[in-house]
Amino acid sequence: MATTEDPTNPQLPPVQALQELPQAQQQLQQTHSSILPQYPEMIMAAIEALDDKNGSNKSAISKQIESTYPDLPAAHTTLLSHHLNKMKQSGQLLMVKNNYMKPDPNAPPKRGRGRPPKPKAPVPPGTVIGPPRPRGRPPKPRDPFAPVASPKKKTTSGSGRPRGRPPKKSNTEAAPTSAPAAQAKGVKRGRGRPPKVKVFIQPNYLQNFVQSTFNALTAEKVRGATLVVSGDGRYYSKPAIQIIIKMAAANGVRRVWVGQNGLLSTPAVSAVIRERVGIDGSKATGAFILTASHNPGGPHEDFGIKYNMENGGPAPEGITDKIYENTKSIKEYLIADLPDVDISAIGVTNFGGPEGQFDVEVFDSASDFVKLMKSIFDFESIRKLLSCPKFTFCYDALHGVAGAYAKRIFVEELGAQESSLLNCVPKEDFGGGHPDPNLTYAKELVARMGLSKSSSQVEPPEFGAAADGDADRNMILGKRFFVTPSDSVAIIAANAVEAIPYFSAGLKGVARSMPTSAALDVVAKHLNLKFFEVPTGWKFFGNLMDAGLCSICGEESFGTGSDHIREKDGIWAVLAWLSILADKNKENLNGGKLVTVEDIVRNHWATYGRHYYTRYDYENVDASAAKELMAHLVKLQPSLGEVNEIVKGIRTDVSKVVHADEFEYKDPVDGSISRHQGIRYLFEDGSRLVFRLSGTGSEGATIRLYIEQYEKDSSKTGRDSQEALAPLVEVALKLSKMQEFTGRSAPTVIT
Ligand SMILES: O=P(O)(O)OC[C@H]1O[C@H](O)[C@H](O)[C@@H](O)[C@@H]1O
Repeated sequence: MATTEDPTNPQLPPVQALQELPQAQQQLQQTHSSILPQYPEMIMAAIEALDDKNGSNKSAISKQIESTYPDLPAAHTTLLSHHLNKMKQSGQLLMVKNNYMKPDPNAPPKRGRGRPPKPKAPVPPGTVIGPPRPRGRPPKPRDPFAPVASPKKKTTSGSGRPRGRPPKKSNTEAAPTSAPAAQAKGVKRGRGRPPKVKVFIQPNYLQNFVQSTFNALTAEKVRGATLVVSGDGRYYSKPAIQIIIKMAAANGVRRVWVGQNGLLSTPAVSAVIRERVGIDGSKATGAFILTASHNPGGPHEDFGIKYNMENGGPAPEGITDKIYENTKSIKEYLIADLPDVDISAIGVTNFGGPEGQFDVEVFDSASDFVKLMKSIFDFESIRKLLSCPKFTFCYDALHGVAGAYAKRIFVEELGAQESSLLNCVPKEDFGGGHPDPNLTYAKELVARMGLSKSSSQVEPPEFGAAADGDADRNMILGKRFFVTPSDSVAIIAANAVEAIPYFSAGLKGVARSMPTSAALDVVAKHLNLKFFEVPTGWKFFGNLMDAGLCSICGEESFGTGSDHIREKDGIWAVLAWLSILADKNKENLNGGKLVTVEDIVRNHWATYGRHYYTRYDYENVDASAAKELMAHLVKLQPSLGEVNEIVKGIRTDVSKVVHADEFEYKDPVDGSISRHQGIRYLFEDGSRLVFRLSGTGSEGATIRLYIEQYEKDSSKTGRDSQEALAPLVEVALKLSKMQEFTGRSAPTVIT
């Protein structure tokens, strides 16, 4: 299957309108420079208005400015401190006992030349003071795209992981500087294939998005906050992390947490936000995740950035809308002139600045996630399964970030052989491959599992799985057997209470995206569980989970997860399957035949019936042709009589269409309504045809056609799915006039 995208990637404004950094940006200006006076002017006016003969302290000046100008930038306090400092240094202001005042014009001239000596400012307890700022012209902002120094290896204790509190690194002063991000015309926000690296590295492109994000957040989510910055390790992540760190410092963030080498999977970021407590008791309020999901990486490939909120899930539409609006009008961003941080070594780097401390903590990328997984699954029973010689296992990380977790979890914690790991060294270009876990791109695994023509004679492993670049997707395989993602989530839900300790008290509810097959619905009905059908996109599950309505959810697009975090979780899905296998095999690990992946799936079909399922993708179709096809299908919908006449004219052996609509979703938690989420034709026997335009296709439009047929008779659940679905496929193609509209006689990809 050839999908493209990362839908959670906000698209950024075109860069041609953005300016280069000026050579020496000396004056810090506020974002709303066109509306507000300059800071020095506002400060002088505030001191005058306060009119205190002993001068006024920073907080009084700040309040005075806030009461005069309601529309101050989010970085107001940083900007104020910076300018007060500068004005003090230049002699424009005097500081006496923490109070700022104008110098007395009648005071006798100072002896000697140059600027007056600095009065000593009291330092708050615990502040780490950096080296004195050098005299003269302030330093030039660094080249934001300068290559990062090659990482120095740090010696660690024998275990490979350093113990105890991470060491402190050097102290350096953090002085915010700013640079203009000239008027930029925004482009369509939202889902879509992320831009190429070459777009991202254009001057100010990344900075525009990052500052627009800071400006879209409420002040308490930025000022004094802890933020996570990391990603799937793709090309350009390292320079991007350095830029974001410096911008975070200038925007008043208190500390930044970075996974070692900048690596954190998307699910691990979610776990870190929700679970990690810093050495000083701090919790993160959000994260910049650098990834383009399952799209290729490298200098000529894709890059992406997304923001997650303090619940660990993707930013909601309200925030992404604001970010988008900001990217259109942003004129300036804040960046501190700090040295690069060595993100290869675990430890804390302290920077003292005008605002106090700013820290960057580099931490082990896997430990928080491993801890969370151990609290969910019974590692001991999985360990027994993996150490049973009859049970063979293979995991393919496709050179994505999952490799960093696979080694720790499957090998170190669960005792799998090192040789069971394929492509588990994260690479900036994913080894030149397409890190998308499906039958098309996970070639090596598919061959090893005996599912391709190039499979060798060697007996395939019992269980195989793969992940995408940022490790939130998964593909589950048995020996010569493919588990559809729709079946996978249904099977996990059906077995969770018995096999996974986290769910032992029962499931709160289950949910799937609309085009995902109804296999999960049948399980929900059987087990009397709350059930939700949401539009495509993981964010729709987040609300349900936050409200305690849903425990397990999944999508046909290789995403499965639970309420342990607010992202889909590729490694979690594998551990869920291993738990089910361990549970089903607990009596026969020492003798007898193993219950296989295929057995589990076939037994499931025998109990609940089978949803034959396939997806046809028509990629890079002319966008207007795709729209016309969709409009044609919508136009047909009101007259079911006419639809059924057409259907019967095509095939007499399919059942009757009983309902046709465009899927619309009312979020039961916040009441928001999402319309036009796909065209559905529902048949009397439970079959479905769904037509959707991909929100993530690369060029032109991608039409996705989902075809599903329910078979309850257990004697008929073993057929080949393409063969079983052939009549419905014919109806779908002719009813939609696929060839007429698109000129295509066959889909690009069949899953
Ligand atoms: O079908 P598309 O619009 O291309 O998107 C399919 C998928 O894209 C991403 O992986 C999202 O995280 C999923 O939630 C979504 O199901």
